[in-house]
Amino acid sequence: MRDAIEKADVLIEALGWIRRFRNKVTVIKLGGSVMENPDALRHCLIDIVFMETVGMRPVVIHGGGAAISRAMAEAKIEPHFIQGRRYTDDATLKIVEEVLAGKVCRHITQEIEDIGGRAMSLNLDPQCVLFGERMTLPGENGEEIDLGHVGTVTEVDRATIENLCYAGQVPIIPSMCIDKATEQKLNVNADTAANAVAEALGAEKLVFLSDVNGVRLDKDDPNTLVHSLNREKALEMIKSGQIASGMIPKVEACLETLERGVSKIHIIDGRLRHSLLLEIYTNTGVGTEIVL
Ligand SMILES: Nc1ncnc2c1ncn2[C@@H]1O[C@H](COP(=O)(O)OP(=O)(O)O)[C@@H](O)[C@H]1O
Ligand SMILES: CC(=O)N[C@@H](CCC(=O)OP(=O)(O)O)C(=O)O
Repeated sequence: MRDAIEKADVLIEALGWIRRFRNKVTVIKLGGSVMENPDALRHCLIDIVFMETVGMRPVVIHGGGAAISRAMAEAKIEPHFIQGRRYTDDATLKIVEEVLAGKVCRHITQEIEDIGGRAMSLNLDPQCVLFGERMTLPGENGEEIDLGHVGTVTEVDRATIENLCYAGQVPIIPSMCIDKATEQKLNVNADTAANAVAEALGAEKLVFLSDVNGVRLDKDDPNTLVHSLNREKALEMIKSGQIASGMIPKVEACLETLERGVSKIHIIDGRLRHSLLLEIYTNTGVGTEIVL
C-alpha cells in the first residue's frame, strides 16, 4: 500500500509542471547518436508519448548523422565535414534522403505508434514543412566555402505542424528542406533545423537529446558538466576549443534562438532513462541550460 501511495505522490508532484506546459509546444531534437541505441530511443519516445498524453504538444526534429555516415561507407563514399556540416554532393544527397526522410523518420513514427501514441512523418514527400535556401560558410580569408546541397531553413509551415499537435499527433520532422526557388531538396544540420522550428512555433521549450550529459568543460569528462551556460562563456569555450565538433553548431544555434524569443533551451543526455521527463517535471532539471 505504501508503494502505491508514494506513486500517487509522484503523480501529484508533477501536477504543477503538467499544468504549466499544458497546450504549450516543446520542440525535441533527437540526435543521431541517441538513435544508435535502440533502448535509449525507445525510452525517449515513451517520454514523448507521455507528454502528448498529458496535454503537452511535443514536436520532434531528428538527425541521423551516424546512420548517414554508415550508409555512405557502404556506398564507398568518404564523408567530409566542414565546420560540423556534411559536404553534400548528388550521391550524398540521395543517401541523406533515403536515410533521414526514409528510414529514420518512418522508424520513429512506427515506434511511437507501437508504444500506443500517434505520430505523423513530415518527410518531404508528400508533406514538407521546412523550406529554405542553399548556404555557404565563411572561409578564413573572407571567401565563401561551398557545401554542395546544404541548406538553411528560412520558412516553416507552422499551420501544418500545429494542426497535427491539436489533433493529438506528434509531428516527426527530418532535417531536410526544400528550396522554394529551385524545388531542390537540401540537407540541413538537425540542430539548426530544430532551432528554426522552435523559433517559428514560439515554443515554450527546446530540448536537445544528445549522447553526452550536456556541455562539459572537458568534453571527455562527464564530471565537468556546466549546468548553466551563458553567451560569454559559450563563445569563450568555442574559441578555446573546449566546445568542439557537433557541439559548435548546436550551441551557436541555441544562442541565436534565445535572442529570437524561445525562453528555455536545454541539452540533455538522451541515454539517461527518462531524462526528458526529469528535465520537464523536476525543479532542478538535468543537463545544460543555455542562457543569454
Ligand atoms: N564541450 C563539450 N561538451 C560535450 N560534448 C562535446 C563538447 N565538445 C564537443 N562535444 C561533442 O559533441 C557531441 C554531441 O554533438 P553531435 O555530435 O552533434 O551529436 P548529436 O547531434 O547526436 O547530439 C558529443 O558526442 C561530444 O563528442
Ligand atoms: C548539413 C549536415 O551536416 N546535415 C546533417 C544532417 C543530420 C544531422 O544533423 O544529424 P545529427 O543530429 O545526428 O548530427 C548530416 O548530414 O549529418
